[in-house]
Amino acid sequence: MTARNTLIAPSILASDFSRLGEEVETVAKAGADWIHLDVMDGHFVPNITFGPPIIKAIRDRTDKVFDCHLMITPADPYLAAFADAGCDIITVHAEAGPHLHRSLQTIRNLGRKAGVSLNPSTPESVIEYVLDELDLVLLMTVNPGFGGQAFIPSVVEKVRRIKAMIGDRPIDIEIDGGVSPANAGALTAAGANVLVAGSAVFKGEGEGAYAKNIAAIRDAANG
Ligand SMILES: O=C(CO)[C@H](O)[C@H](O)COP(=O)(O)O
Repeated sequence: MTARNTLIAPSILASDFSRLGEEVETVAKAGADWIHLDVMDGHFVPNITFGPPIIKAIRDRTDKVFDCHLMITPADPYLAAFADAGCDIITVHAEAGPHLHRSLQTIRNLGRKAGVSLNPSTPESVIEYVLDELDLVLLMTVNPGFGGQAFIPSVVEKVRRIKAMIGDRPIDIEIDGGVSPANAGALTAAGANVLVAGSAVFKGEGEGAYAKNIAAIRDAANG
């Protein structure tokens, strides 16, 4: 069996927002590989979170990769602001439109890595003609908008299909929604190499608890 080296990206959506900077530092020290930032607009998804000023305010709390998941439409008018705020990876939704190829090119032209996210019901065929513009595919295993939802297992088959579709291209496959030690192994066996986790990481008190939670997901993923 090939050794896996899964990256864990805690979603700060599940953190204590009243101590956001501290939470980012704590989870980084606890072993997070990336920091996942869920940006919601109350339009593309039925919830509102935060935008570039908040991301900028926490950017100097860690040098970990800032992995920004935009659940907003339109996204294009805001891409430069998210790049300026310090996001290293910027992911837009295929369903958010209107011109996915243009959005991905814009992100790369800003010097950032470009990702596309697919909702659970969106078929993998939507990325067939943008594979060469992509650094990351983010597959939602819940309907986007809220943390703490139940994992949708039918997406595991989509992970397998996307892994086959991308072939040798250096494209990360990231999973988001209801990720826990119970499903991490199946996801990485299917081809995922980055796992986002919110409620499975931000539980218990502080660095020790978060480190234990991250290690449990990582062990299950790499097992
Ligand atoms: O994008 C998201 C919701 O739209 C969150 O990142 C995701 O749900 C993670 O939270 P949890 O691990 O608690 O499911």
